[in-house]
Amino acid sequence: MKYLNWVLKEALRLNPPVASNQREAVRDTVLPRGGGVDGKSPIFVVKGMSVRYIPWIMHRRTDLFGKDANEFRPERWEDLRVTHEYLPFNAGPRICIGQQFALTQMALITFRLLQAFKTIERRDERPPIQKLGINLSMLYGCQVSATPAS
Ligand code: HEM
Repeated sequence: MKYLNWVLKEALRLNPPVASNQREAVRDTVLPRGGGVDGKSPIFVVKGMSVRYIPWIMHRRTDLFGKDANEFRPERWEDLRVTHEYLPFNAGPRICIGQQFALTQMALITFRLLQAFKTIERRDERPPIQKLGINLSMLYGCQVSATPAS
């Protein structure tokens, strides 16, 4: 169960279904970092301005997730502690209210697939290209063949 949870977290890190998001400032405010040549200075955000952030990119930052940030490595979650650098369900007052339900469903479905099939293999010669918009999808879908366990 521990490893399955790591797999789900890692899948949501590299494939965040809400890949891009944005917020509009309801008052003048200052973001503590992100400005200046080195990105370490504060940024002034005037009331009404939209700020877009892209979890797909944030989740692949080597300074936050290590040199192997682009690799699928569930074991990284053994000692990885994250806050706002990991946002598959967003954060703050409008955080996804279905987060725990979604994670439970994902765990159950993965578990049942592993029970029901002895192999699940990719069946597409084309490269697995991600289509990045507000939501993330696979450009050519996800074609697999599955062999029943018995
Ligand atoms: C892997 C599955 C899911 C992901 C990645 C996900 C992601 C998100 C994200 C990123 C937001 C914030 C949107 C924003 O404010 O910009 C959100 C909001 C929300 N999600 Fe999910 N979600 C998932 C599953 C679910 C499920 C299963 C439910 C309901 C059963 C659900 C219900 C909601 C609701 C009602 C909100 C709006 C919350 C609010 O604005 O106060 N989500 N979700």
